[in-house]
Amino acid sequence: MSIEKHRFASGFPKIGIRPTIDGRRRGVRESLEEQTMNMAKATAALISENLRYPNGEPVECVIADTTIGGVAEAAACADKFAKENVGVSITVTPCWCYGTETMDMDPSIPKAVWGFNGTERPGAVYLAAVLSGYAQKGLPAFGIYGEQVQDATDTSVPDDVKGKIISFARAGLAVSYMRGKAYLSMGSVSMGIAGSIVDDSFFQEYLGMRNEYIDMSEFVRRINEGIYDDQEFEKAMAWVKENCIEGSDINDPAIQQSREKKDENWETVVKMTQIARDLMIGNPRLAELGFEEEAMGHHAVVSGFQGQRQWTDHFPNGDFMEAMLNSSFDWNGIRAPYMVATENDSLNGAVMLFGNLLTNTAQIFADVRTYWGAESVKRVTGYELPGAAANGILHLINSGSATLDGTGEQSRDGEPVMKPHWEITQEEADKCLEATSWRPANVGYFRGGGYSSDYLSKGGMPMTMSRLNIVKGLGPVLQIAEGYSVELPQEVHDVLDDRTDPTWPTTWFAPIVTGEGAFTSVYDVMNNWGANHGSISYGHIGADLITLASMLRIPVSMHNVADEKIFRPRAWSLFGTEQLEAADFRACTNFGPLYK
Ligand SMILES: C[C@H](O)[C@@H](O)[C@@H](O)C(=O)CO
Ligand SMILES: [Mn+2]
Repeated sequence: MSIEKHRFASGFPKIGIRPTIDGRRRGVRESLEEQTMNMAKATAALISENLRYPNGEPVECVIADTTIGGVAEAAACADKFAKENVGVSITVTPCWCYGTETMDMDPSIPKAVWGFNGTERPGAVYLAAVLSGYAQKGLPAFGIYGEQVQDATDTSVPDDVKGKIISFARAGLAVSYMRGKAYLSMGSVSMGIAGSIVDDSFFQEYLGMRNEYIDMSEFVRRINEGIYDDQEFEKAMAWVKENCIEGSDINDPAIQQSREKKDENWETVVKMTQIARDLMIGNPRLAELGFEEEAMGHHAVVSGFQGQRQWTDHFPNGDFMEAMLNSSFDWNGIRAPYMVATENDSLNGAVMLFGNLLTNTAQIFADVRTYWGAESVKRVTGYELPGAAANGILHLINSGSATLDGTGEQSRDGEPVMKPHWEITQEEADKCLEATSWRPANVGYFRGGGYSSDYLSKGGMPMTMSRLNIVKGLGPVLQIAEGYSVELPQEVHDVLDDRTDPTWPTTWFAPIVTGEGAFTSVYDVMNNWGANHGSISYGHIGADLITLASMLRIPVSMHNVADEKIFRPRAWSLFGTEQLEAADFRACTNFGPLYK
Protein backbone atom coordinates (compact mmCIF):
# COMPACT_ATOMS: atom_id res chain seq x y z
CA MET A 1 0.00 0.00 0.00
CA SER A 2 1.36 3.45 -0.87
CA ILE A 3 2.09 5.75 2.04
CA GLU A 4 -0.71 8.12 0.98
CA LYS A 5 -3.29 5.30 0.76
CA HIS A 6 -2.16 4.12 4.17
CA ARG A 7 -2.36 7.65 5.56
CA PHE A 8 -6.07 7.98 4.84
CA ALA A 9 -7.00 4.32 5.25
CA SER A 10 -9.06 4.92 8.39
CA GLY A 11 -11.56 6.87 6.32
CA PHE A 12 -13.46 10.09 6.86
CA PRO A 13 -16.55 11.15 8.76
CA LYS A 14 -19.74 11.50 6.77
CA ILE A 15 -22.48 14.08 6.93
CA GLY A 16 -25.83 12.77 8.10
CA ILE A 17 -28.99 14.33 6.69
CA ARG A 18 -32.12 14.10 8.81
CA PRO A 19 -35.39 14.86 7.00
CA THR A 20 -37.90 15.67 9.74
CA ILE A 21 -41.63 15.72 9.17
CA ASP A 22 -44.97 16.39 10.81
CA GLY A 23 -45.76 12.95 12.21
CA ARG A 24 -49.55 13.08 11.93
CA ARG A 25 -50.77 10.49 9.43
CA ARG A 26 -53.99 10.34 7.39
CA GLY A 27 -53.04 13.19 5.15
CA VAL A 28 -50.53 15.59 6.60
CA ARG A 29 -47.42 13.38 6.79
CA GLU A 30 -48.17 11.61 3.52
CA SER A 31 -48.49 14.89 1.67
CA LEU A 32 -45.06 16.01 2.88
CA GLU A 33 -42.96 12.86 2.43
CA GLU A 34 -41.71 13.57 -1.05
CA GLN A 35 -40.93 17.24 -0.56
CA THR A 36 -39.09 16.48 2.69
CA MET A 37 -36.99 13.67 1.25
CA ASN A 38 -36.19 15.85 -1.76
CA MET A 39 -34.77 18.52 0.53
CA ALA A 40 -32.51 15.86 2.06
CA LYS A 41 -31.39 14.67 -1.37
CA ALA A 42 -30.72 18.21 -2.56
CA THR A 43 -28.66 18.92 0.56
CA ALA A 44 -26.60 15.75 0.13
CA ALA A 45 -25.95 16.53 -3.54
CA LEU A 46 -24.95 20.10 -2.75
CA ILE A 47 -22.42 18.96 -0.16
CA SER A 48 -20.90 16.17 -2.23
CA GLU A 49 -20.54 18.48 -5.23
CA ASN A 50 -18.83 21.22 -3.25
CA LEU A 51 -16.75 19.68 -0.46
CA ARG A 52 -13.85 17.28 -0.53
CA TYR A 53 -11.96 15.26 2.02
CA PRO A 54 -8.22 15.82 2.59
CA ASN A 55 -7.41 13.10 0.01
CA GLY A 56 -9.45 14.94 -2.63
CA GLU A 57 -12.44 12.61 -2.70
CA PRO A 58 -15.97 14.07 -2.51
CA VAL A 59 -17.56 14.28 0.93
CA GLU A 60 -20.08 11.51 1.51
CA CYS A 61 -23.55 12.05 2.93
CA VAL A 62 -25.92 9.57 4.53
CA ILE A 63 -29.67 10.19 4.57
CA ALA A 64 -31.90 8.67 7.28
CA ASP A 65 -33.81 5.63 5.99
CA THR A 66 -37.15 7.33 6.62
CA THR A 67 -38.33 10.81 7.35
CA ILE A 68 -38.34 11.49 11.09
CA GLY A 69 -41.75 12.20 12.58
CA GLY A 70 -41.04 11.30 16.19
CA VAL A 71 -38.59 9.86 18.66
CA ALA A 72 -38.57 6.24 17.39
CA GLU A 73 -37.49 7.40 13.96
CA ALA A 74 -34.99 9.85 15.48
CA ALA A 75 -33.41 6.93 17.37
CA ALA A 76 -33.35 4.71 14.24
CA CYS A 77 -31.59 7.54 12.40
CA ALA A 78 -29.05 7.95 15.24
CA ASP A 79 -28.31 4.20 15.03
CA LYS A 80 -27.76 4.36 11.30
CA PHE A 81 -25.51 7.40 11.67
CA ALA A 82 -23.40 5.71 14.33
CA LYS A 83 -22.86 2.69 12.07
CA GLU A 84 -22.00 4.89 9.10
CA ASN A 85 -19.46 7.07 10.93
CA VAL A 86 -21.53 10.23 10.66
CA GLY A 87 -19.75 13.13 12.33
CA VAL A 88 -21.97 16.08 11.40
CA SER A 89 -25.75 16.34 11.18
CA ILE A 90 -28.07 18.54 9.18
CA THR A 91 -31.80 18.37 9.83
CA VAL A 92 -33.96 19.55 6.94
CA THR A 93 -37.67 20.17 6.78
CA PRO A 94 -40.29 22.09 4.81
CA CYS A 95 -42.89 21.85 7.55
CA TRP A 96 -43.82 21.98 11.15
CA CYS A 97 -42.46 18.99 13.15
CA TYR A 98 -42.24 18.23 16.84
CA GLY A 99 -39.09 19.92 18.11
CA THR A 100 -37.62 17.93 20.98
CA GLU A 101 -39.16 14.72 19.66
CA THR A 102 -37.27 14.85 16.39
CA MET A 103 -34.01 16.61 17.25
CA ASP A 104 -30.50 15.16 17.09
CA MET A 105 -29.43 14.83 20.72
CA ASP A 106 -25.78 13.76 20.28
CA PRO A 107 -23.84 16.53 22.08
CA SER A 108 -20.55 15.95 20.24
CA ILE A 109 -21.97 16.15 16.72
CA PRO A 110 -22.03 19.64 15.19
CA LYS A 111 -25.60 20.22 14.11
CA ALA A 112 -27.63 22.50 11.88
CA VAL A 113 -31.27 22.78 10.91
CA TRP A 114 -32.48 24.03 7.54
CA GLY A 115 -36.11 25.12 7.75
CA PHE A 116 -37.74 25.82 4.38
CA ASN A 117 -38.93 29.41 4.23
CA GLY A 118 -42.48 28.88 2.97
CA THR A 119 -45.70 29.64 4.69
CA GLU A 120 -48.03 26.82 3.61
CA ARG A 121 -46.18 24.31 5.83
CA PRO A 122 -44.01 26.34 8.14
CA GLY A 123 -40.48 24.88 8.14
CA ALA A 124 -39.13 28.09 9.58
CA VAL A 125 -41.46 27.80 12.57
CA TYR A 126 -40.09 24.35 13.31
CA LEU A 127 -36.64 25.82 12.91
CA ALA A 128 -37.35 28.44 15.57
CA ALA A 129 -38.99 25.89 17.86
CA VAL A 130 -36.25 23.31 17.66
CA LEU A 131 -33.50 25.91 18.01
CA SER A 132 -35.11 27.12 21.21
CA GLY A 133 -35.09 23.49 22.35
CA TYR A 134 -31.40 23.19 21.52
CA ALA A 135 -30.62 26.37 23.47
CA GLN A 136 -32.65 25.17 26.44
CA LYS A 137 -30.83 21.85 26.45
CA GLY A 138 -27.36 23.37 26.04
CA LEU A 139 -26.78 21.85 22.60
CA PRO A 140 -25.85 24.75 20.32
CA ALA A 141 -27.16 24.31 16.76
CA PHE A 142 -26.92 26.39 13.59
CA GLY A 143 -30.12 27.72 12.06
CA ILE A 144 -30.49 28.03 8.29
CA TYR A 145 -33.36 29.53 6.38
CA GLY A 146 -33.47 31.53 3.19
CA GLU A 147 -34.19 35.23 3.21
CA GLN A 148 -36.79 34.98 0.44
CA VAL A 149 -40.07 33.12 0.82
CA GLN A 150 -40.23 30.12 -1.53
CA ASP A 151 -43.33 28.55 -3.09
CA ALA A 152 -44.27 25.14 -1.73
CA THR A 153 -43.51 23.57 -5.11
CA ASP A 154 -40.05 25.18 -5.40
CA THR A 155 -37.39 22.46 -5.04
CA SER A 156 -34.38 24.72 -5.49
CA VAL A 157 -31.90 25.55 -2.75
CA PRO A 158 -31.53 29.35 -2.63
CA ASP A 159 -27.99 30.71 -2.82
CA ASP A 160 -27.96 32.11 0.73
CA VAL A 161 -29.05 28.70 2.05
CA LYS A 162 -26.41 26.97 -0.06
CA GLY A 163 -23.70 29.21 1.38
CA LYS A 164 -24.73 28.46 4.96
CA ILE A 165 -25.04 24.71 4.42
CA ILE A 166 -21.56 24.62 2.91
CA SER A 167 -19.99 26.82 5.63
CA PHE A 168 -21.56 24.74 8.35
CA ALA A 169 -20.64 21.42 6.74
CA ARG A 170 -17.05 22.48 6.08
CA ALA A 171 -16.42 23.51 9.68
CA GLY A 172 -18.39 20.55 11.07
CA LEU A 173 -16.25 18.12 9.09
CA ALA A 174 -13.10 19.75 10.44
CA VAL A 175 -14.40 19.27 14.00
CA SER A 176 -15.29 15.69 13.30
CA TYR A 177 -12.11 14.78 11.42
CA MET A 178 -9.73 15.95 14.13
CA ARG A 179 -11.63 14.17 16.90
CA GLY A 180 -9.76 11.08 18.06
CA LYS A 181 -6.58 12.02 16.20
CA ALA A 182 -3.33 13.12 17.83
CA TYR A 183 -0.93 16.02 18.12
CA LEU A 184 2.55 14.52 18.12
CA SER A 185 5.06 16.50 20.11
CA MET A 186 8.55 15.74 18.80
CA GLY A 187 10.76 17.04 21.53
CA SER A 188 9.67 19.40 24.23
CA VAL A 189 9.59 23.12 24.93
CA SER A 190 11.66 25.15 22.49
CA MET A 191 13.51 28.12 23.91
CA GLY A 192 10.85 28.85 26.52
CA ILE A 193 8.09 29.32 23.94
CA ALA A 194 4.84 28.85 25.87
CA GLY A 195 3.00 27.51 22.83
CA SER A 196 5.31 24.52 22.95
CA ILE A 197 4.21 23.67 26.48
CA VAL A 198 1.65 21.26 25.11
CA ASP A 199 -1.61 21.78 27.01
CA ASP A 200 -3.25 18.38 26.90
CA SER A 201 -6.49 19.62 28.49
CA PHE A 202 -6.92 22.02 25.60
CA PHE A 203 -6.41 19.31 22.97
CA GLN A 204 -8.60 16.84 24.83
CA GLU A 205 -11.48 19.06 25.87
CA TYR A 206 -11.71 21.49 22.97
CA LEU A 207 -10.55 19.41 20.01
CA GLY A 208 -11.27 15.87 21.23
CA MET A 209 -7.66 15.02 20.44
CA ARG A 210 -4.99 13.00 22.16
CA ASN A 211 -1.42 14.10 22.81
CA GLU A 212 1.47 11.89 21.86
CA TYR A 213 5.07 12.61 22.76
CA ILE A 214 8.45 11.41 21.59
CA ASP A 215 11.90 12.51 22.61
CA MET A 216 14.07 13.82 19.77
CA SER A 217 16.53 11.02 20.55
CA GLU A 218 14.05 8.84 18.63
CA PHE A 219 15.32 10.47 15.43
CA VAL A 220 18.88 9.45 16.36
CA ARG A 221 17.78 5.90 17.12
CA ARG A 222 15.96 5.53 13.82
CA ILE A 223 18.83 7.05 11.84
CA ASN A 224 21.49 4.93 13.54
CA GLU A 225 19.51 1.71 13.49
CA GLY A 226 18.27 2.21 9.94
CA ILE A 227 14.57 2.43 10.86
CA TYR A 228 13.39 4.08 7.66
CA ASP A 229 12.73 2.92 4.14
CA ASP A 230 16.17 2.83 2.58
CA GLN A 231 14.84 2.54 -0.96
CA GLU A 232 12.76 5.63 -0.43
CA PHE A 233 15.82 7.36 0.99
CA GLU A 234 17.79 6.68 -2.21
CA LYS A 235 14.91 7.96 -4.30
CA ALA A 236 14.59 11.06 -2.10
CA MET A 237 18.29 11.87 -2.28
CA ALA A 238 18.26 11.64 -6.06
CA TRP A 239 15.20 13.89 -6.15
CA VAL A 240 16.84 16.41 -3.80
CA LYS A 241 19.94 16.56 -5.99
CA GLU A 242 17.75 17.24 -8.99
CA ASN A 243 15.19 19.61 -7.47
CA CYS A 244 16.58 21.39 -4.43
CA ILE A 245 18.85 24.31 -5.15
CA GLU A 246 21.47 24.82 -2.47
CA GLY A 247 21.75 28.56 -1.87
CA SER A 248 24.72 30.62 -0.84
CA ASP A 249 26.24 30.35 2.62
CA ILE A 250 25.97 33.57 4.66
CA ASN A 251 28.33 32.39 7.37
CA ASP A 252 31.76 33.88 7.81
CA PRO A 253 34.13 31.58 5.87
CA ALA A 254 35.98 30.90 9.11
CA ILE A 255 32.95 29.14 10.62
CA GLN A 256 31.31 27.68 7.52
CA GLN A 257 30.76 23.95 7.58
CA SER A 258 32.89 21.83 5.26
CA ARG A 259 31.45 20.47 2.02
CA GLU A 260 31.67 17.02 3.52
CA LYS A 261 29.63 18.08 6.55
CA LYS A 262 27.08 19.80 4.35
CA ASP A 263 26.64 16.67 2.23
CA GLU A 264 26.20 14.59 5.33
CA ASN A 265 23.60 17.09 6.54
CA TRP A 266 21.61 16.68 3.33
CA GLU A 267 21.37 12.97 4.06
CA THR A 268 20.38 13.59 7.65
CA VAL A 269 17.64 16.12 6.83
CA VAL A 270 16.13 13.78 4.24
CA LYS A 271 16.08 10.92 6.76
CA MET A 272 14.55 13.28 9.36
CA THR A 273 11.76 14.05 6.89
CA GLN A 274 10.98 10.39 6.35
CA ILE A 275 11.17 9.69 10.07
CA ALA A 276 8.92 12.58 11.13
CA ARG A 277 6.28 11.49 8.63
CA ASP A 278 6.55 7.85 9.75
CA LEU A 279 6.25 8.97 13.36
CA MET A 280 3.09 10.89 12.54
CA ILE A 281 1.20 8.40 10.42
CA GLY A 282 3.19 5.17 10.42
CA ASN A 283 4.45 3.41 7.31
CA PRO A 284 3.52 -0.12 6.19
CA ARG A 285 6.96 -0.46 4.60
CA LEU A 286 8.55 -0.43 8.07
CA ALA A 287 6.60 -3.58 8.98
CA GLU A 288 8.03 -5.29 5.91
CA LEU A 289 11.47 -4.30 7.14
CA GLY A 290 10.76 -5.87 10.53
CA PHE A 291 9.76 -2.77 12.47
CA GLU A 292 6.12 -3.56 13.18
CA GLU A 293 5.77 -1.22 16.13
CA GLU A 294 7.26 1.76 14.31
CA ALA A 295 5.05 0.98 11.31
CA MET A 296 2.00 1.95 13.35
CA GLY A 297 2.80 5.64 13.88
CA HIS A 298 1.08 7.98 16.31
CA HIS A 299 -2.20 8.64 14.44
CA ALA A 300 -1.18 12.30 14.23
CA VAL A 301 -2.87 14.90 12.04
CA VAL A 302 -0.47 17.56 13.25
CA SER A 303 2.89 17.57 14.95
CA GLY A 304 5.55 19.94 16.19
CA PHE A 305 9.34 19.68 16.25
CA GLN A 306 11.20 21.37 19.07
CA GLY A 307 14.46 21.67 17.18
CA GLN A 308 15.96 24.61 18.98
CA ARG A 309 18.03 24.22 20.83
CA GLN A 310 18.90 20.75 22.09
CA TRP A 311 18.65 19.29 18.60
CA THR A 312 19.95 22.16 16.50
CA ASP A 313 22.96 22.86 18.72
CA HIS A 314 24.30 19.52 17.52
CA PHE A 315 22.31 18.21 14.55
CA PRO A 316 21.13 19.90 11.33
CA ASN A 317 17.97 21.91 11.89
CA GLY A 318 14.45 20.76 11.08
CA ASP A 319 13.79 23.33 8.35
CA PHE A 320 13.96 20.99 5.37
CA MET A 321 11.85 18.37 7.15
CA GLU A 322 9.23 20.88 8.25
CA ALA A 323 9.07 22.81 4.98
CA MET A 324 8.83 19.66 2.84
CA LEU A 325 6.23 17.96 5.00
CA ASN A 326 4.17 21.14 5.01
CA SER A 327 4.31 21.35 1.22
CA SER A 328 1.93 19.64 -1.19
CA PHE A 329 4.66 17.65 -2.94
CA ASP A 330 7.88 15.75 -2.40
CA TRP A 331 9.82 12.90 -4.04
CA ASN A 332 6.67 10.79 -3.99
CA GLY A 333 4.82 13.36 -6.10
CA ILE A 334 1.95 15.71 -5.38
CA ARG A 335 0.11 14.87 -2.18
CA ALA A 336 -1.78 16.43 0.72
CA PRO A 337 0.45 18.52 3.01
CA TYR A 338 1.31 17.35 6.53
CA MET A 339 0.90 19.85 9.32
CA VAL A 340 4.16 20.32 11.24
CA ALA A 341 4.75 23.26 13.57
CA THR A 342 8.17 24.77 14.09
CA GLU A 343 9.53 25.06 17.61
CA ASN A 344 6.82 22.59 18.66
CA ASP A 345 4.45 25.54 18.94
CA SER A 346 1.38 23.40 19.42
CA LEU A 347 -0.97 26.37 19.49
CA ASN A 348 0.23 27.44 16.08
CA GLY A 349 0.02 23.79 15.04
CA ALA A 350 -3.64 23.79 16.07
CA VAL A 351 -4.48 26.77 13.84
CA MET A 352 -2.47 25.25 10.98
CA LEU A 353 -4.73 22.24 11.35
CA PHE A 354 -7.86 24.44 11.36
CA GLY A 355 -6.75 26.29 8.23
CA ASN A 356 -5.79 23.07 6.49
CA LEU A 357 -9.01 21.23 7.31
CA LEU A 358 -11.13 24.19 6.18
CA THR A 359 -9.34 24.63 2.84
CA ASN A 360 -7.37 21.43 2.13
CA THR A 361 -4.41 23.70 1.34
CA ALA A 362 -0.91 23.94 2.81
CA GLN A 363 -0.25 26.47 5.58
CA ILE A 364 2.57 28.94 6.17
CA PHE A 365 4.02 28.91 9.68
CA ALA A 366 5.83 32.14 10.49
CA ASP A 367 7.17 34.43 13.15
CA VAL A 368 5.19 37.66 13.20
CA ARG A 369 8.50 39.39 13.24
CA THR A 370 8.35 43.09 12.42
CA TYR A 371 5.79 45.81 11.81
CA TRP A 372 7.18 48.02 9.09
CA GLY A 373 5.19 51.26 8.89
CA ALA A 374 5.39 53.48 5.82
CA GLU A 375 7.61 55.91 7.71
CA SER A 376 10.14 53.28 8.76
CA VAL A 377 10.29 51.73 5.29
CA LYS A 378 10.84 55.19 3.80
CA ARG A 379 13.57 55.99 6.30
CA VAL A 380 15.45 52.77 5.72
CA THR A 381 14.97 52.29 1.98
CA GLY A 382 13.66 55.58 0.60
CA TYR A 383 10.69 53.59 -0.76
CA GLU A 384 7.09 54.77 -0.45
CA LEU A 385 4.76 51.84 0.39
CA PRO A 386 1.97 51.84 -2.20
CA GLY A 387 -1.64 50.67 -2.41
CA ALA A 388 -2.64 47.84 -0.09
CA ALA A 389 0.67 48.23 1.74
CA ALA A 390 0.34 51.95 2.46
CA ASN A 391 -0.91 51.29 6.00
CA GLY A 392 2.18 49.27 6.79
CA ILE A 393 3.19 45.65 6.44
CA LEU A 394 4.16 42.75 8.66
CA HIS A 395 7.31 40.78 8.03
CA LEU A 396 6.32 37.11 8.36
CA ILE A 397 9.51 35.08 8.49
CA ASN A 398 10.81 32.02 10.30
CA SER A 399 13.18 29.20 9.74
CA GLY A 400 11.27 25.97 9.41
CA SER A 401 7.73 25.22 8.62
CA ALA A 402 6.71 27.66 5.89
CA THR A 403 5.26 25.55 3.11
CA LEU A 404 6.87 25.92 -0.32
CA ASP A 405 3.32 26.40 -1.65
CA GLY A 406 3.71 29.83 0.00
CA THR A 407 5.99 30.94 -2.83
CA GLY A 408 2.82 31.77 -4.77
CA GLU A 409 4.07 29.83 -7.81
CA GLN A 410 0.77 28.05 -8.34
CA SER A 411 -1.79 30.00 -10.30
CA ARG A 412 -5.45 30.31 -11.18
CA ASP A 413 -6.60 32.73 -13.90
CA GLY A 414 -3.06 34.08 -13.99
CA GLU A 415 -3.10 35.03 -10.29
CA PRO A 416 -0.79 33.51 -7.66
CA VAL A 417 -2.65 31.07 -5.39
CA MET A 418 -2.17 28.13 -3.06
CA LYS A 419 -4.31 25.22 -4.17
CA PRO A 420 -5.57 21.96 -2.73
CA HIS A 421 -3.15 19.25 -3.84
CA TRP A 422 -5.46 17.69 -6.43
CA GLU A 423 -5.47 20.95 -8.40
CA ILE A 424 -1.69 21.39 -8.39
CA THR A 425 0.17 20.45 -11.56
CA GLN A 426 3.68 19.01 -11.66
CA GLU A 427 4.78 22.15 -13.43
CA GLU A 428 3.52 24.26 -10.52
CA ALA A 429 5.24 22.05 -7.96
CA ASP A 430 8.46 22.40 -9.95
CA LYS A 431 8.08 26.18 -10.00
CA CYS A 432 7.69 26.28 -6.20
CA LEU A 433 10.96 24.35 -5.93
CA GLU A 434 12.69 26.61 -8.45
CA ALA A 435 11.62 29.68 -6.46
CA THR A 436 13.18 28.24 -3.30
CA SER A 437 16.82 28.03 -2.44
CA TRP A 438 18.05 25.93 0.44
CA ARG A 439 20.51 28.11 2.28
CA PRO A 440 23.04 26.59 4.64
CA ALA A 441 21.78 27.58 8.07
CA ASN A 442 23.21 30.43 10.04
CA VAL A 443 25.58 28.48 12.29
CA GLY A 444 25.54 31.21 14.92
CA TYR A 445 21.95 30.17 15.62
CA PHE A 446 22.08 26.60 14.35
CA ARG A 447 25.42 25.09 15.30
CA GLY A 448 24.53 21.82 13.64
CA GLY A 449 23.82 23.52 10.32
CA GLY A 450 21.03 22.31 8.07
CA TYR A 451 19.20 24.04 5.26
CA SER A 452 16.60 26.80 5.48
CA SER A 453 14.09 27.30 2.68
CA ASP A 454 14.63 30.80 1.34
CA TYR A 455 11.88 32.28 -0.79
CA LEU A 456 9.83 35.43 -1.18
CA SER A 457 6.05 35.03 -1.49
CA LYS A 458 4.42 36.59 -4.51
CA GLY A 459 2.21 39.57 -3.78
CA GLY A 460 -1.52 39.93 -4.23
CA MET A 461 -2.59 36.69 -2.58
CA PRO A 462 -5.59 36.98 -0.25
CA MET A 463 -4.46 35.44 3.03
CA THR A 464 -5.72 34.89 6.55
CA MET A 465 -3.37 34.83 9.51
CA SER A 466 -4.60 33.19 12.69
CA ARG A 467 -3.35 32.28 16.12
CA LEU A 468 -4.61 30.44 19.18
CA ASN A 469 -3.63 31.67 22.61
CA ILE A 470 -4.33 30.18 25.99
CA VAL A 471 -5.17 32.49 28.85
CA LYS A 472 -5.12 31.10 32.36
CA GLY A 473 -8.61 31.31 33.77
CA LEU A 474 -10.22 31.91 30.38
CA GLY A 475 -8.90 29.11 28.17
CA PRO A 476 -8.18 29.25 24.44
CA VAL A 477 -8.91 32.36 22.34
CA LEU A 478 -8.54 32.76 18.60
CA GLN A 479 -7.20 35.74 16.65
CA ILE A 480 -7.81 36.24 12.94
CA ALA A 481 -6.47 38.82 10.48
CA GLU A 482 -7.44 38.78 6.82
CA GLY A 483 -5.20 40.61 4.39
CA TYR A 484 -3.00 40.29 1.32
CA SER A 485 0.54 39.28 0.57
CA VAL A 486 2.52 42.21 -0.77
CA GLU A 487 5.29 42.31 -3.32
CA LEU A 488 8.08 44.79 -2.68
CA PRO A 489 10.70 45.72 -5.24
CA GLN A 490 13.56 43.22 -4.85
CA GLU A 491 16.05 45.86 -3.66
CA VAL A 492 13.63 47.15 -1.01
CA HIS A 493 12.95 43.62 0.19
CA ASP A 494 16.67 42.91 0.34
CA VAL A 495 17.37 45.91 2.59
CA LEU A 496 14.60 44.94 5.02
CA ASP A 497 15.35 41.21 4.85
CA ASP A 498 19.05 41.73 5.48
CA ARG A 499 18.17 43.17 8.86
CA THR A 500 16.82 39.76 9.87
CA ASP A 501 17.95 36.35 8.70
CA PRO A 502 18.05 36.48 4.91
CA THR A 503 18.25 32.68 4.68
CA TRP A 504 14.60 32.35 5.74
CA PRO A 505 11.39 32.57 3.69
CA THR A 506 9.51 35.87 3.75
CA THR A 507 5.89 36.76 3.26
CA TRP A 508 5.10 40.47 3.40
CA PHE A 509 1.58 40.72 4.76
CA ALA A 510 -0.79 43.67 4.80
CA PRO A 511 -3.77 43.02 7.08
CA ILE A 512 -6.95 44.79 6.04
CA VAL A 513 -7.58 47.64 8.46
CA THR A 514 -11.11 48.61 9.42
CA GLY A 515 -10.30 51.65 11.52
CA GLU A 516 -11.72 49.94 14.63
CA GLY A 517 -10.33 48.07 17.64
CA ALA A 518 -7.31 45.90 16.90
CA PHE A 519 -7.73 46.79 13.21
CA THR A 520 -7.44 50.53 13.68
CA SER A 521 -4.03 50.25 12.04
CA VAL A 522 -1.53 47.59 11.00
CA TYR A 523 0.54 48.61 14.01
CA ASP A 524 -2.46 47.74 16.20
CA VAL A 525 -2.75 44.31 14.59
CA MET A 526 0.87 43.56 15.48
CA ASN A 527 0.48 45.17 18.88
CA ASN A 528 -2.52 42.97 19.73
CA TRP A 529 -1.15 39.71 18.33
CA GLY A 530 -1.05 37.19 21.16
CA ALA A 531 2.25 35.44 20.45
CA ASN A 532 5.40 35.28 18.34
CA HIS A 533 3.84 33.07 15.66
CA GLY A 534 0.94 32.98 13.24
CA SER A 535 -0.37 30.48 10.73
CA ILE A 536 -1.21 31.85 7.31
CA SER A 537 -3.78 30.23 5.08
CA TYR A 538 -4.48 31.13 1.47
CA GLY A 539 -7.78 32.96 0.95
CA HIS A 540 -10.07 34.95 3.18
CA ILE A 541 -11.21 32.21 5.50
CA GLY A 542 -11.93 34.30 8.60
CA ALA A 543 -15.65 33.56 8.50
CA ASP A 544 -15.00 29.80 8.30
CA LEU A 545 -12.55 30.02 11.21
CA ILE A 546 -15.18 31.87 13.25
CA THR A 547 -17.80 29.20 12.50
CA LEU A 548 -15.33 26.46 13.43
CA ALA A 549 -14.29 28.25 16.64
CA SER A 550 -17.91 28.58 17.71
CA MET A 551 -18.44 24.83 17.26
CA LEU A 552 -15.41 24.22 19.50
CA ARG A 553 -16.52 27.00 21.92
CA ILE A 554 -13.31 28.96 21.38
CA PRO A 555 -14.04 32.71 21.52
CA VAL A 556 -12.54 35.01 18.89
CA SER A 557 -10.84 38.02 20.46
CA MET A 558 -9.96 39.90 17.28
CA HIS A 559 -10.94 39.60 13.64
CA ASN A 560 -11.61 41.81 10.63
CA VAL A 561 -14.49 39.81 9.14
CA ALA A 562 -17.65 41.74 8.26
CA ASP A 563 -20.55 41.06 10.67
CA GLU A 564 -22.85 39.84 7.90
CA LYS A 565 -20.46 37.00 7.08
CA ILE A 566 -20.39 35.63 10.61
CA PHE A 567 -22.24 32.36 11.11
CA ARG A 568 -22.49 30.93 14.60
CA PRO A 569 -25.02 28.73 16.43
CA ARG A 570 -28.35 30.46 16.88
CA ALA A 571 -28.05 30.44 20.68
CA TRP A 572 -25.19 32.97 20.42
CA SER A 573 -27.73 35.71 19.75
CA LEU A 574 -29.34 34.97 23.11
CA PHE A 575 -26.11 36.23 24.70
CA GLY A 576 -26.46 39.65 23.08
CA THR A 577 -26.80 40.98 19.56
CA GLU A 578 -25.16 44.39 19.63
CA GLN A 579 -21.63 43.50 20.58
CA LEU A 580 -21.03 40.19 18.88
CA GLU A 581 -17.51 39.78 20.26
CA ALA A 582 -18.64 40.09 23.87
CA ALA A 583 -21.62 37.78 23.22
CA ASP A 584 -19.22 35.19 21.75
CA PHE A 585 -17.14 35.17 24.93
CA ARG A 586 -20.24 34.75 27.08
CA ALA A 587 -21.63 31.96 24.91
CA CYS A 588 -18.34 30.04 24.79
CA THR A 589 -17.88 30.34 28.55
CA ASN A 590 -21.46 29.29 29.17
CA PHE A 591 -21.44 26.16 27.00
CA GLY A 592 -17.84 25.24 27.78
CA PRO A 593 -15.53 23.06 25.68
CA LEU A 594 -17.16 20.58 23.32
CA TYR A 595 -15.74 17.47 25.00
CA LYS A 596 -15.76 18.36 28.69
C1 LIG B 1 16.83 31.57 15.40
C2 LIG B 1 15.87 32.08 16.41
O1 LIG B 1 16.03 31.36 17.58
C3 LIG B 1 14.43 32.03 15.92
O2 LIG B 1 14.09 30.73 15.63
C4 LIG B 1 13.50 32.71 16.85
O3 LIG B 1 13.57 34.08 16.63
C5 LIG B 1 12.10 32.31 16.66
O4 LIG B 1 11.70 31.85 15.63
C6 LIG B 1 11.18 32.51 17.79
O5 LIG B 1 9.90 32.16 17.50
MN1 LIG C 1 9.63 31.14 15.62
